[in-house]
Amino acid sequence: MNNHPSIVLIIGNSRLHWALFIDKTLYSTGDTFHLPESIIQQLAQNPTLDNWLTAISLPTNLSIIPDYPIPLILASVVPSQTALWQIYPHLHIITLEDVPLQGMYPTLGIDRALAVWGAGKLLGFPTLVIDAGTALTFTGADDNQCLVGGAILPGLGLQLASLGQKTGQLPLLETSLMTSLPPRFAMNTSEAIQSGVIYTLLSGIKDFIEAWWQLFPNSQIVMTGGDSNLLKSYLQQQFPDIAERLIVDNHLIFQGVGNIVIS
Ligand SMILES: Nc1ncnc2c1ncn2[C@@H]1O[C@H](COP(=O)(O)OP(=O)(O)O)[C@@H](O)[C@H]1O
Ligand SMILES: CC(C)(COP(=O)(O)O)[C@@H](O)C(=O)NCCC(=O)O
Ligand SMILES: [K+]
Repeated sequence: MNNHPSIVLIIGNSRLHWALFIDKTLYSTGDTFHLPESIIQQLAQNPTLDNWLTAISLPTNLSIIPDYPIPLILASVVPSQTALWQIYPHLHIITLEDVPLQGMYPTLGIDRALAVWGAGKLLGFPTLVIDAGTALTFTGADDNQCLVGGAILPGLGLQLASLGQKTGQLPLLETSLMTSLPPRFAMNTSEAIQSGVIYTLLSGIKDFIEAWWQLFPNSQIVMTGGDSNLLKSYLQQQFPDIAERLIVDNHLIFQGVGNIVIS
């Protein structure tokens, strides 16, 4: 094969994560919100690269845009969203069976399996992935490329949203407005929420990392997901020794896909 494009779509609970592959090479990436059904129908009826690039605004400077139907490779942790794409004519849905990781349990999220596989292939096993998305997940694999397990908790945005939405007096804070660490003992509501959420999250992340290093002292640790840059910068301020050994890679899951599915 040469110069054959495919679109990869990872459906998360907040956003869609896109990649354009040319053969096995990751060519460009982007994120969008969940798309309206009308756009999905248009793409299904006219699945050319030109249409794809317009619909999801992926950057390219390809000299030749092929006009044949483009395969869509999809991995999703949102079944209602997966259902919308079933009408696409050249669809490959990635399942756990496509991931060569050993010892997976049947309900493991495909995003976690792909990310930890991608991390191991890119940086070596053992490896621990911290995915700071809607949920924040830890997913580890050992030297035998076998799942060790992990943990799931509400992510930064979800913690803030739950306080904003499930209380009578607390404002809904946006992560996009956060930059530096808040005062630990805060004297206003916004900073008090930030302090509570951020310092407990950072301590929790540190504790999981240290527990992982007790098991696998030389393991790489990779952080990915929408809040990874923000959390890395907070960790640099709060726990610089830990942050120094932490790699941020926002394309981890695509590394996993490129490695196993695209032939
Ligand atoms: N441009 C953006 N739009 C929306 N969320 C963003 C953006 N940039 C960073 N985020 C953060 O990304 C988090 C969601 O992470 P993401 O990896 O997109 O989730 P998922 O994979 O679960 O859909 C949110 O908590 C939010 O704080
Ligand atoms: C934990 C998750 C909700 C994370 O999803 P995300 O935050 O990336 O949208 C997803 O990986 C999932 O639904 N997992 C299934 C349960 C499990 O992994 O054990
Ligand atoms: K994710």
